[in-house]
Amino acid sequence: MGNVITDGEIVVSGLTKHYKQVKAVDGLSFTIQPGRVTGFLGPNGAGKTTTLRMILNLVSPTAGTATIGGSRYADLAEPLHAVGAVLEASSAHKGRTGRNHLRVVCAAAGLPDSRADEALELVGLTPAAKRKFKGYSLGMRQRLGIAAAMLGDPRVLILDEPANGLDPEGIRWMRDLLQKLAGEGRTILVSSHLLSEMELLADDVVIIAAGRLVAQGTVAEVIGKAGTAGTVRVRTPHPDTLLGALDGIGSSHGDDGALLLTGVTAEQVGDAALRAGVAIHELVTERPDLERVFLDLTAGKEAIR
Ligand SMILES: Nc1ncnc2c1ncn2[C@@H]1O[C@H](COP(=O)(O)OP(=O)(O)OP(=O)(O)O)[C@@H](O)[C@H]1O
Repeated sequence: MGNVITDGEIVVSGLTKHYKQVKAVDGLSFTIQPGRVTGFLGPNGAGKTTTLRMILNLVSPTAGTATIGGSRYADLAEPLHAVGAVLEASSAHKGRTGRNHLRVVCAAAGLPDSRADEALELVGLTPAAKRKFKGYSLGMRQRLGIAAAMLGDPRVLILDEPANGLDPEGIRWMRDLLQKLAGEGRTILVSSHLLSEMELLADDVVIIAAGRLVAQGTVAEVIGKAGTAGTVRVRTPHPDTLLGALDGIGSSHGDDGALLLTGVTAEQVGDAALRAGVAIHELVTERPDLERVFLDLTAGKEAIR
């Protein structure tokens, strides 16, 4: 008897995959919560796809385990209802319509035909249901892939690089869909090396580099923990006087001549300016974005392999 999952928590514990030449994944542990969109981030070759394939029992680990709702994928009683996944850009028979493609998948999986139309509706492809796959744009192909993954109404949805090739409107659409599915209590795990997109799409992030965990938490936590201090941007007609009043503070000049200060808060800069009698024309704290944090975190970790 297989196990029916009652919640969709994904637990990865000590997961390891060594190939002859490379430790693709190396003692990786993290937990993915239901009801949230989690971004799985890492530079090219970090081991994201290998990890997702191990979670889905498509690659066998050298060591460690991955479970979904407490069970290994291989032990799930109803894997189609437990987990939906899109690992590569979706492909279908070129001459087949989107709807027929989904119906073929339904038939193979023992699902009713009606699921095909429901899944098309979910991803906004109803108007293109009767068009042939060869005429689908990349964005429509991504949508069809997600529709196929959702046919079994799974608790967990795993998408490898789903935002690849989407335009800004497509990414907004993807965000809305993933947030909706997470709002229904599903677990959504989305890999990417495109961090600016993940900052839009994800509630939580797991960052890996060279097969190892680098950071995990909410987007805000990861930015905070990274210790990438914010930069204070200030413009004044008397920069030297201000710097003199801010003894020992790191500074550089921005493109437009503004001072960029690190290791100091905007309040401290304002107070120092008042004490020194220096006029301030602009004073802004620039929050580091996920992209910056990611580059700092993964730097020097053999990021590109
Ligand atoms: N079947 C395999 N045999 C040997 N090496 C492999 C195999 N699969 C992956 N690798 C290597 O393992 C490392 C991790 O690859 P993986 O595809 O998991 O990374 P990734 O983070 O998904 O990268 P990308 O964003 O480029 O897809 C890479 O160095 C890759 O070359």
